Amino acid sequence: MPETWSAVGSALVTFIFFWDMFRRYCPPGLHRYLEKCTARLSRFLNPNIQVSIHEYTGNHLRPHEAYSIVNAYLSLNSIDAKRLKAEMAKENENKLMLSMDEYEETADVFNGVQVTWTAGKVSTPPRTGGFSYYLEPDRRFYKLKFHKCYKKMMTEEYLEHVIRKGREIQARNRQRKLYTNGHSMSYWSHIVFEHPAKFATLAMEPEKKEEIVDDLLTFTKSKDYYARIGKAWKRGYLLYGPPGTGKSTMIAAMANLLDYDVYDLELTSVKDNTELRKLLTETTTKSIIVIEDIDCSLDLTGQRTKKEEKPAEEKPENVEKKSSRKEKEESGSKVTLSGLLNFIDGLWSACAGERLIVFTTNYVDKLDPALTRRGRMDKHIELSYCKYEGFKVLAKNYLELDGHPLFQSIEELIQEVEITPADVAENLMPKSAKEGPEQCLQNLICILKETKNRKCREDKDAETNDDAETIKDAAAVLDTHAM
Ligand SMILES: Nc1ncnc2c1ncn2[C@@H]1O[C@H](COP(=O)(O)OP(=O)(O)OP(=O)(O)O)[C@@H](O)[C@H]1O
Ligand SMILES: [Mg+2]
Repeated sequence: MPETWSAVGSALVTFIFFWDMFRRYCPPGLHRYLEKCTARLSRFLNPNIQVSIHEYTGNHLRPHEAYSIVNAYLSLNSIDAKRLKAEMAKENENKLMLSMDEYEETADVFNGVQVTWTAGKVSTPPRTGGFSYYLEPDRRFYKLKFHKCYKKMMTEEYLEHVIRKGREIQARNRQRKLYTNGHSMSYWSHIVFEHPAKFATLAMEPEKKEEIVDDLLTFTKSKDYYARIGKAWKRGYLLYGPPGTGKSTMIAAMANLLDYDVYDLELTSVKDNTELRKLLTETTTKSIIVIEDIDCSLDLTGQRTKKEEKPAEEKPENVEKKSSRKEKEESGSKVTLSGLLNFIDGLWSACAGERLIVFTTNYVDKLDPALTRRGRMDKHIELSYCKYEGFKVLAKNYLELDGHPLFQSIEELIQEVEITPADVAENLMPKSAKEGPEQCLQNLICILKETKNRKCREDKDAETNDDAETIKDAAAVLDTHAM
């Protein structure tokens, strides 16, 4: 045995010696030719094909989307890898995502064919020439290896399967975001969207609620339908009604139902149509673009507002909204109605489908018909004062009550008064630990009675004023005749 080892050792030393001699003194042409032959031979002998997916692409080290998708796919499929690493998921800052550590290998099976995934890393050499604070990241990659006879299946079907599954995992991990364009900002900033609103807790007639939920779910499943009829995959909703009737709450419920991001577009902060176009083209698919209080954000009525007399509604809650239009005028926003309409209907809307556009307003009559016509705002939803059905939902939400002897009085009173769900909700909320459900219902009854009495008084005053006006007019007529 020792003789065999020494023979192998001396053969190896002789080979290395001659190889070194050959490399040094062989003419370069012959050297290249031999290298090519060796590569060809190894390709011929190696039955596998390799596909590399790098973390960054190009000279500017742009993150490569395919890498993060494969990373997500392997986070669930690298079960047999022994060394795993945990990183915060890019899509969710509260979630750890496991993936294979560098130089680890795992197998996957697709249609009965086994493939191998290897994780690797190319360390970036330190920069030469000059000092730099900037450290380039290591370039990680995944290598997929499979037998060459499955090339077609792997490059077409398997990679498609990896992308689809990886995207699904990313979508499951992802936290929804609320994007806003703040004051004079020509870009979106975002926070995690965690609004608890649900359709189940929204106070409105059950049939109406069901109709809206059906409409939304049908929309999300209609990709092929929209493609067939040649229409961009988007839908416009106009939510209108008095303040505190649940327009903003419904938008949050829509986002939660469909798992969409929300882009809250503050038109008064948008400088001009060019900036509006930029912001809108940056929105992503599966999102709701919201413009709240559209009547206050844009001079929708053009000349008409100037001719109109002072608007009848001068409620305090509207003063704030009006001031935002004033702000817009002061800040010099030049977004026009036609600009907005062009973007709703324009080519950008077809770029990334599955988008809802939601406008809200307190005064639907003030809106230009061009904005609200079907096709732009496909569904008009009125959110109105709280009725008995709505009250029952709120009583369940706030007091966990399905029924109570006081419900009957509330049912009678609520038919006669105009009270918003926001006001009902506020009165149903216990104000101290001592306040039980009965006390809260009593509070609501008090408010309903007060509102009813106030309304009676106002109606009476209005009647008296009308009578006084009539008497005045009659007196004026008599005076004229007497003269
Ligand atoms: N229909 C509703 N169902 C459940 N809660 C509601 C409803 N409407 C209002 N609320 C409650 O009242 C609060 C205010 O409602 P919301 O902000 O959605 O009203 P809004 O219609 O958007 O008002 P505004 O026109 O002033 O923007 C919400 O936080 C919610 O708790
Ligand atoms: Mg609102």
